[in-house]
Amino acid sequence: MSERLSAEARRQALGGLPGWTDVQGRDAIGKTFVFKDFNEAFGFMSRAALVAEKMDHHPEWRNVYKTVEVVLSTHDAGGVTARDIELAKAMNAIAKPTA
Ligand SMILES: C[C@H](O)[C@H](O)[C@H]1CNC2=NC(N)=NC(=O)C2=N1
Repeated sequence: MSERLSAEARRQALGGLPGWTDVQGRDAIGKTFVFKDFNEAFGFMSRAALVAEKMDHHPEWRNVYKTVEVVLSTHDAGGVTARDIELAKAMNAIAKPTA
């Protein structure tokens, strides 16, 4: 099982993760993704869901039209671990337009 990242490891990891920040009031990281429309937003969620299921590591998220708010935390560890960083990286890659 993953262990919570040290403050320094976490700061370093967030430095390489555009858009991700500490969530206020709890041990978690978050990002708000804004897409062109609902189709793009839900496409992102579908692809991210497949990655999450494969990792057995699942996001807390909320979708309103073209916006997807994501919060990542490792519940089993009570905080942010390498698994959250890994999923955050995958989400950034999925959200990035390839064209
Ligand atoms: C039993 C199962 O492996 C665990 O409950 C997994 C599933 N997905 C999970 N997702 C997240 N974000 N944190 C967890 O601790 C977690 N635990």
